[in-house]
Parts: sequence; structure tokens; C-alpha cells
Amino acid sequence: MVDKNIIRALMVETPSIPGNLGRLATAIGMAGADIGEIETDQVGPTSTMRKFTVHCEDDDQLKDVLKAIEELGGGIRLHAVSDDVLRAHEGGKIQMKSRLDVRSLSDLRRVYTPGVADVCRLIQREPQKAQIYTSIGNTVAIVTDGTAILGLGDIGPVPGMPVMEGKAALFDRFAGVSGVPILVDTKNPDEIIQTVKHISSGFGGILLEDIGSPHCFEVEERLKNDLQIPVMHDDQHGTAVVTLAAVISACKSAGVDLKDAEVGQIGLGAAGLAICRMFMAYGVKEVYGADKSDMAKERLIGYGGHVCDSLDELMETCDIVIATTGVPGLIKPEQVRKGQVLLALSNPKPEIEPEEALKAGAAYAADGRSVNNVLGFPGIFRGVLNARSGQITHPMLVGAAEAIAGCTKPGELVPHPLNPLVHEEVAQAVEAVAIRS
Ligand SMILES: NC(=O)c1ccc[n+]([C@@H]2O[C@H](COP(=O)([O-])OP(=O)(O)OC[C@H]3O[C@@H](n4cnc5c(N)ncnc54)[C@H](O)[C@@H]3O)[C@@H](O)[C@H]2O)c1
Ligand SMILES: O=C(O)C[C@H](O)C(=O)O
Ligand SMILES: [Mg+2]
Repeated sequence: MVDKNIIRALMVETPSIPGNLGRLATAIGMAGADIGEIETDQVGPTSTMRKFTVHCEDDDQLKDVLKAIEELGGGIRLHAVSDDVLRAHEGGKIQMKSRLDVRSLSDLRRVYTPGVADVCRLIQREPQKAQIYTSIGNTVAIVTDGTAILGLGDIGPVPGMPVMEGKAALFDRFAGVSGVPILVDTKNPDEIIQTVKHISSGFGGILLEDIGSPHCFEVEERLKNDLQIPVMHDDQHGTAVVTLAAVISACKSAGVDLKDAEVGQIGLGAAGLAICRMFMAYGVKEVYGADKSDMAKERLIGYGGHVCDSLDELMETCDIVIATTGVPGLIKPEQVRKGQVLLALSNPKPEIEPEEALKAGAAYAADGRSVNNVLGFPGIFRGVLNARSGQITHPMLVGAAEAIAGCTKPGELVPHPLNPLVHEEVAQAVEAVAIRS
């Protein structure tokens, strides 16, 4: 299925005559849309009401779908069109809930005052007891300044909140970690750092998310140095871990030694530079990069990478190409080399659709929906929090990448994020490295 960004739920009534459902599905498909789920809502004596989830490329395609259904006739009627994604966001996606029931007066005294005062005094005397008697050790701040929200760019922290809530939902679902979005209303690195430092005592870790480059590098570096709790910029290291895992799997399937491969990175921002650094630290000898910004290229040279002057040059030179530019359709099919591994990771739209890249001769291709840092960050934080480690180190990240690659089925690049084993394996690998060091 090609990436389609418009998702709508259509309520359609069809008379109970064999073949009607097929006619309807054909009409939707012929108008170019994909059908997701079909749910039966009501079965009446003469007709059935069903909800079709359809995925369209754009508004025009959606209009074509609606017109095609309306033109079917024979009693088939479109009753309603609703935006399911928007509806799912009504009221937000997360909430803070009490783990204890407060029903009786004695519950109240135990959970709150006067009982709670003794716990406060205990923590005052022995601060490390906060790890046992509060939620701090299981809570991670998800901090953004809104400057690089997905590939949408500098849209601000409040418009970025749905992404942060999404990350919190994934933390909860995959690792039992409480993620708390923190929206910082400044782009000034000093102010971001001060804000995070001032709130850090309430958290077991800090996940920096969608903070743009180059200020993300300074923000992460200084917070890592100054705080005693783990700090990780997801777009840098979470992405680098998952990318390394995907490339390890591709090389294993192709029988190629990754360390001898020529790896090319298009876009040397937060994600791209970290991917280059990860590959170099893993032992890949030749890492090439391209970016429209000279500063970004200089940064790669500073870390020992090679710069390509054009996209064409990089595509010609490299066996493995990764793109994180935020520019949909940047890579043209005619630039794809036969047998290449191509990971176009920009969300919400990739630099080249995997289907297009495979058609143009790529041996393996994937986009940012499958090769996504959701496979890394929940387990990485579960592992460091379990180990009560104060930092996330390079060996822990390599351990995480190898754990993801170890869960990947032959012929695939990464495992499915809904496979709970992946997150457990990542957590265990990270915890094991943390405890050893
Ligand atoms: N799949 C994942 O897990 C994942 C994780 C992180 C980021 N991403 C995606 O990667 C993209 C970039 O994110 P980021 O946080 O690194 O942003 P960023 O702004 O830090 O970096 C983007 C870089 O791309 C460069 N660039 C832009 N247009 C270019 C062009 N035409 N040619 C060459 N270089 C160009 C910019 O100069 C910049 O250095 C986003 O779309 C984001 O969604 C995906
Ligand atoms: O949030 C995602 O889907 C991945 C990543 O963090 C991104 O910024 O695109
Ligand atoms: Mg991100």
C-alpha cells in the first residue's frame, strides 16, 4: 500500500443483495483509494450498514471515492463521512491516573494527608528512597521546543503536542513507562537547558523529541553532562539504533559485511548526523553524507565522514543509502542503483516510496513508518530505568540495535513494533550492558 495520508470512515448502507459489498469495494478501489478495516455496524431486515475505513492520497481522490459510491445506485447509500484520526485525538490521547483507589476515609489518610507526610520525611532523610516511594523512577519527560516536528518543521510546541502524546502512548503501551510531554516555549538552547534542569528532579529520564538541528546537539550534550539521569534525543539516537538494526538485517540477508559497505546519508540534521556517527562507531569504514547546508557537511567531516557534493554523486557511490531530509519525493527512481539498500525515513512522507525504489531496482527499501524509532526508545528507557543507570551509552545503543536485528524475521528489515518481544529484548539488552558497565 502506497503511503496515503487522508484517512476517513465512510458509513455506507447496502441492500442485502449478494454482490453489493463487492460492487462497493470495487468502486472505492477503482477510484484509487485503499480500504483498511470494514466493520458491520447494523444488520437490518433489508439492508446492512457498514463502516469502511479508506485511505486516500489527497482531497481530490477522496472526492472521487465519494462520487463513485454515490453513482453506484441500486439502493447503495453513503450516510456519513468522518475523520477518524481527528476523532481519535478528541480530548487528547493520554491522561494521568491514580494507581490507588481512594474510596474510604482510611484510603484518603493513607494516600494523602496525614499519612503522606511520613513518606515525605523519609525521602527528605534518604533521598534515594524516592526511587521506591514515588513514580519518579518510572517517569520520563518528553521534551520538545517544537522546532522539528516530524518532517513538518518548526511548527511550534503546541502544534507538536499530538506527536508528544503519541510518544507517551507508545512508552506506556510498549514499556510501561510514564511519559509526560513537556512543551518548552523557547528556541534558545540556554533557556531549554535551564528549563529541563529545573524540572529534572521529577523524572527518571529525559527524552528530547523533535528539537531541530543544530541547537539539538548542544542541548543534548550539555544536559547529558549536567544531569545525573539518562538523557537521549530520540531523533538522533533512537533513529540511529533502528537504522543500524535495519541495515544489519539487510546485510545479513544479502551476505554482505556491513563494515566494508559504502554507506550514504542524505540529510545531516539531528537524525542524519547521529546515523553517520553510529555507523562509523560500529566500524563502517566509508560513510558519505550530503546536505544542502554547508555547516551540516562540516559537522560530518569533523566526525570523520566524507561529503558528497550532490545527491547524484551519493546515490552513485553508495551501496546503502539512508535519507532523513523531511523532503518528500527527493530521490527520483532514475537515481536508484540496482541492488541498493534504500531507507527513506522522513515522516510523514518519505524521500521515495519503498514500492517505487524496489521497482527501480533497489534490493531492499523501507520508509519511516516501518524503520521508526518506536522500535527503540521504549525499550531503551525501560532498560536504563530498570538498571537505574544515570546515562545511555554507545554500547547500550549498539546492544539495542542488535536486539532489534535479532528479533527480525528473515527477509524483513525490522520487526513489527506491535511484537512485544522486541521491546522486551531491547530493554534486556540495554539493562545487561548498563549493569556490566
Ligand atoms: N523514521 C524515524 O524514526 C525518524 C526519526 C527521526 C527523524 N525522522 C525524520 O527525518 C526527517 C528529519 O528529521 P531531523 O530531526 O533530522 O530534522 P533536521 O531538521 O534536524 O534535519 C534535516 C536535515 O536535512 C537537510 N535537508 C533538507 N532538505 C534537503 C535537501 N533537499 N537536500 C539535502 N539535505 C536537505 C537539512 O539541511 C537538515 O540538515 C523528518 O522528516 C523526520 O520525520 C524519522
Ligand atoms: O515520530 C516518529 O514517527 C519518528 C520520529 O521521531 C520523527 O520525528 O519522525
Ligand atoms: Mg521525532
